[in-house]
Amino acid sequence: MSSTLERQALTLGGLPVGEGRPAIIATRVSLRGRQTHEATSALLRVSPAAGPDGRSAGLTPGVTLVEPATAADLPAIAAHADAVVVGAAWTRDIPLVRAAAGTGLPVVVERRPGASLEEWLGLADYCAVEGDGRVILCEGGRPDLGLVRAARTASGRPVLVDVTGDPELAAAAVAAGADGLVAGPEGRALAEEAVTVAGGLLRPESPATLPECRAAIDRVDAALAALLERRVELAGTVQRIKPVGGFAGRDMDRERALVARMAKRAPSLGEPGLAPIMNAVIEAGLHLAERRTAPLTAP
Ligand SMILES: O=C(O)C(=O)C[C@]1(C(=O)O)C=C[C@@H](O)C=C1
Repeated sequence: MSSTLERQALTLGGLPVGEGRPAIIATRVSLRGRQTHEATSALLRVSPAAGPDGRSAGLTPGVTLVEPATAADLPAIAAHADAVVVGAAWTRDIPLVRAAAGTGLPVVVERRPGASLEEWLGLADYCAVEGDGRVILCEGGRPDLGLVRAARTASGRPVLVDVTGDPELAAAAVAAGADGLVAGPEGRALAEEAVTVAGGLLRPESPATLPECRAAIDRVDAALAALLERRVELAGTVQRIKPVGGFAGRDMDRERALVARMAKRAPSLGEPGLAPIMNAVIEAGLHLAERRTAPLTAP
């Protein structure tokens, strides 16, 4: 098992993986099940319309991971993909694993269903030795998010979670510490939302530059906005339930108590800092509730 505990970040097609914000991987292409090598070439063909960077026209823009069917696919993958995938279905095909690791690309090592942490990390170490050391782990299928955490801690290698089969798991994967999500084109919007909102809420960041700081603030604000939206809806429901709702039924003891509770989670602001913020939030909710219940006036 790996004993490398230092965090190892790397880049996939220019996208940093393993530091800060979780990366979103657009596409995992599998060449398994294709009938002929010609089909493989067609998929990975560089068309005359491809950009100056020579990206393959057959692949979705963005970072692309490609799983070979056979060793014959590897030259085309090495030419056009951002990383080669050692697929969960054939992690015990050592000659193919070795050839994939030798392409010179970063290697994405998937966990065989049922494989132990030791087996998974052992295969990753093998790929690192057979390749140039750039190895990323990937948990997919019905992902075991506890194992994702354990793999990150024990190996120091970045860990992706493939949520293509269940994009609703994206937020849970971000919460579990995934360094990236493989989402597929259909799951991309959910993955972006998870990285922004769940990331803003649960993943502390240490940005160093002004743009990085602002991007991190944008994620925190996204989480705040989602919570404010939920809060005004709940406060609106309370106004309908209370015998006297709205500004007329204002309960200052309740407001002071909630500010005091919040101050335990926001000690830097404390009660003096939080009180005016929560007063504004509460009043915005009350105004909205009154607007929503106001009878329509004739034009
Ligand atoms: O808890 C209530 O009684 C509410 O009406 C909700 C709420 C709030 O938004 O949290 C709003 C007004 C009250 O003064 C106290 C709290």
